[in-house]
Order: sequence, then structure tokens, then C-alpha cells
Amino acid sequence: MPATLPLYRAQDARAIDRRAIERLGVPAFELMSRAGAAAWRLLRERWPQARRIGVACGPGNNGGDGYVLARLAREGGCRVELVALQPPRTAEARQAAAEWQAAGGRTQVFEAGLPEVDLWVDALFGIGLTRAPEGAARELIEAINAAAVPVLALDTPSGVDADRGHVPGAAVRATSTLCFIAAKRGLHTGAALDHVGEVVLDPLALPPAAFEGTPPAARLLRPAALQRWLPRRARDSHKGRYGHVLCVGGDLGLGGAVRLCAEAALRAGAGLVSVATRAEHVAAILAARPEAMTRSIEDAGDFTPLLERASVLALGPGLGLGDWGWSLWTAALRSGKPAVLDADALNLLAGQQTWALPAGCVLTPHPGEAARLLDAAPGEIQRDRFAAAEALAAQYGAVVVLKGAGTVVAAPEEVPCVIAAGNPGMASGGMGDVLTGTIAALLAQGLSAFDAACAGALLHAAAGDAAAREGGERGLLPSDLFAPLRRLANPHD
Ligand SMILES: NC(=O)C1=CN([C@@H]2O[C@H](COP(=O)(O)OP(=O)(O)OC[C@H]3O[C@@H](n4cnc5c(N)ncnc54)[C@H](O)[C@@H]3O)[C@@H](O)[C@H]2O)[C@H](O)CC1
Ligand SMILES: [K+]
Repeated sequence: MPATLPLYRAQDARAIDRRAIERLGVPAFELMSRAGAAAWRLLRERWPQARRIGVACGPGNNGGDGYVLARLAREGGCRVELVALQPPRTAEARQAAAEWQAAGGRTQVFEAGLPEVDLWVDALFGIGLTRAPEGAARELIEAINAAAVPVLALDTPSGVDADRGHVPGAAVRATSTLCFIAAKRGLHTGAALDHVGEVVLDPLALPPAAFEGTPPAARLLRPAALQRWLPRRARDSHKGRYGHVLCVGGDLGLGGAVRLCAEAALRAGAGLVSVATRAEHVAAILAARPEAMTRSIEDAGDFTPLLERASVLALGPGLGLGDWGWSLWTAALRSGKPAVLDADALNLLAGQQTWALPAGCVLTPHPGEAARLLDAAPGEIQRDRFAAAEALAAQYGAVVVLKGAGTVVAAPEEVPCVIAAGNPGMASGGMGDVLTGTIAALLAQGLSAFDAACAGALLHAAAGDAAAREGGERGLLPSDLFAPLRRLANPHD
């Protein structure tokens, strides 16, 4: 499985299709035949015992792929129940349906209820979905989900927006999704992640020439990609080489957040970590983590010496929105030091009409914070996480890490990245503080802001998965990430 994967939108997939047909001379029906054959191969590989196969076909070419698979499964000795939502509308799909019938296959038009089968193939809608499935389409999707048998979705689970990850209405919950030719970016973020199951890509034997002129719309990052950003350390090293992170936060009663941030920065390899916080938290932080040089800062005047010694700021954990937080926030950003802004640092930023951030800043909003920064509704953010992350990056000229299922990392002039790691156990207080410290540590070790954001988000999510594997997702605590964070931050050791 490659460490990174180029991801495309539906329009890109169509362009690649067209190039294959028009430039490389691969007939459209040949592509459909290859798609159906690839799906039949995967089905036999994943479910060799399945004998009764249900195939639900839509009116487009996704349905066409389904007719091809149905014919191959029938020829392969399976009992195939093919249910059509509507008659095929495209030339290729009609040809595939005709070959299915010519081979003796029967087509039932869906009205209500489904036959008993061992497995369903979802060939209703692929990249041609235009709206939330309604009427018979919705009923058929719900009936497939209610059948409680494995589901193989062709190209995309029907009902999922393959470009954005949005699920506007009913959608198939697939066990496996087989993507054809181009991996669709929407299948790796947001609500789609509850529908795709295992995602498999089959290039249908198209040569790289088919992709020429169609750049990726995003890039999927898997944990194996960490190697490129976390080289083995030179033997002749000193702590100055690994930067100095200053964690700023912890207003009255909020000391835990900045402590989590500081420990994460240490575990992700920062050379030095200082903490600027309120007096009441200093003793507790020093007792728990003496390596974090913790100072009590009551007003911005005491803050300057700390700011001068730091190379990178981690600004926001427990900062609060009061006068104390505001004074440190303005002093920190006026210092011109690259900063990772999280939590209240983002909420303070959202309140400013204009604010020029220092070069090298990274914003780490969750969807709610992103909505405030964009003055949009939270639902709008989740409808198109790529658009939201890119709009924020353009608005502030900074790198943006849009947290959530399938974290998206965007920056001006960069192809956005999607993190292929993380789990719902990480949806708990304090996980964001650990991410902030992790990204700050990588910035301090010399990675560019975009690389530090990608590597930090990937390292954080992979650490969360490792911790969940050890003890489950429910009850996963931010501090459970520290040991795997350190282990994964050393992929070469
Ligand atoms: N390069 C590739 O990715 C290949 C793609 N193939 C398959 O082709 C489909 C795309 O086919 P297309 O005909 O464009 O669209 P769909 O089959 O996905 O369905 C669109 C079809 O359904 C109607 N429709 C859309 N939304 C709804 C709705 N909510 N309710 C009812 N009807 C709806 C729409 O009007 C169209 O008629 C791709 O996904 C692959 O599976 C090739 O076969 C292989 C190469
Ligand atoms: K489908």
C-alpha cells in the first residue's frame, strides 16, 4: 500500500476517462468491462464463499459496471439476483445490460423488498450522483443497508458525494469500495468515512499517459509517509538543532491544556520547551513534566524574554478570551515568530476584522472554529471540507489543519493533503492540545509550515490509532498518545 496516493475529483476522473478513450484508444465499453471484471475479482477474493450475489444497478455507467459483474458472476457459477432501479440510459450501460440478458440473466425492476443473498453489489450511483437519493433510490439504498450482509460498492458508495465526502441523504454503508482508475478524494474525509469501508483502487490497466495533464486534487497521506519527514538524527547533535517551542496558554483553571501541549512538543522531539502560563499552574506543570521550563506570566511585560528565546510558538491551549489571554495573544503575534494557533487563539483571531499573521503560521481549527473564522455555518464546513480548508488558508495566508474525520491540510499554492489515520476515540478534550504541541515541535525542528502540519497531523492521528489498538477507542485519553507519539516520531530507529 503506497505511503501517499493522488486523489481526484469526479471531473478529473472523467477527463482521465476521456483521455483513455480518445487519446489511448481504449473504448468506453472496454473500460466498463475492465471495471466489472475488477469488481468480480475483488468479490471472489474477499468473499470466496458467496454463492448468492445481489447486484443493484442504477441507470448510468455505474450500473453498467454492475451488469458486467453480474454476467461474470453468473458465468462463474453464482446465483445472481439483479435489481434495476431504472433501465440503463447510456450506450455502454445498455450494451452491458444486453450482454447480461443474452447470457440468460434476469433483471427485476425494484419496487419494494429485496431477495435474500449472501452479498450485495452497489452499482446504483458512482461519480454521477447529483443529489440526495429520493423515492425508490432511497428505499433501495435503505433496503441494501437493512439486509445486513456485506456490500461491495462500485467506485463510490451510492449516496456519497465523491468530491466532497458529504452525504446529503441516504447512502450505502459498504464493507468495501472499489474505486476505478482514479481514487476519489471525497471518499477519505468527513461523513464518507462511515460509508466506504475498506477502499481499494484498481487502475484498470490504464497507463500513466492517461493521467497526463490531470494533476491530483489532493493527496492521501498514510502513516508510512512519516519516514520522509522524520529522518534519523545526526550523531553529532545538540538541543539547539531541534528548536525551542514556547507553549502559551493556561488561563485561570485551564492549566491542563497547556501542559498537554508542552508534553506533546517534548515527545515529538523539540529541543527545548518552555511554558508561559498563570502562576497557579506552574508548580503542577513542573511537577508533572520538569523538562518543560514553566514560567508564571501575569502580564505581557514578563513575556518578552520568553518570546525572544523561542523559535516557535504554540499559542492557544487554555488561553481563554479574557484580558490576560488577549494581551499574550497580541504580544505573541507581534513577535513575528511562526506560531501554531489553536482553540482560543483561533477564537481571538476570528474576532479581528484584519490581522496579518507572521510567516510560517499553522491554524488548527475544528469545524466549529473554522465556521467562526469563515463566518459560515458549521454544516457548510462539513459539506465541503476541502473548500473550507482552502478558503481559510487563502484568507489568512497560512497553513490550515481542518480537524475531524479525515483531517485536511491546506495551504496557499499547495495540493491539499488528507490524513488516512485517526479514530473517533480522539474526539475528546485535550487531543487538540496534543496536536498543537506536535506540529509546533516539528516546526521547531526545521520542517516547513506545510510539512510540519502534514507530518504533525499524521503523527498525531497514527499515535491515536496505536493507542486505540492497545486499549480501545472509548476512554482514549490525550496522555495515552505520548508513548506512541515518541515511538512513531522515530520511524528510522
Ligand atoms: N474513469 C472512471 O472513473 C470510470 C467510470 N466508470 C463508471 O461510470 C460511473 C459514472 O457513470 P455516470 O453515468 O456518469 O453516472 P452514475 O452511473 O454514477 O449515475 C448517474 C446516473 O444516475 C442519475 N442520478 C444521479 N443522482 C441521482 C439521484 N440522487 N437519484 C436518482 N438518479 C440520480 C444521473 O442522472 C445519471 O443518469 C463511475 O462512477 C464508474 O462506476 C466506468 O464504467 C469505468 C471507468
Ligand atoms: K456505487
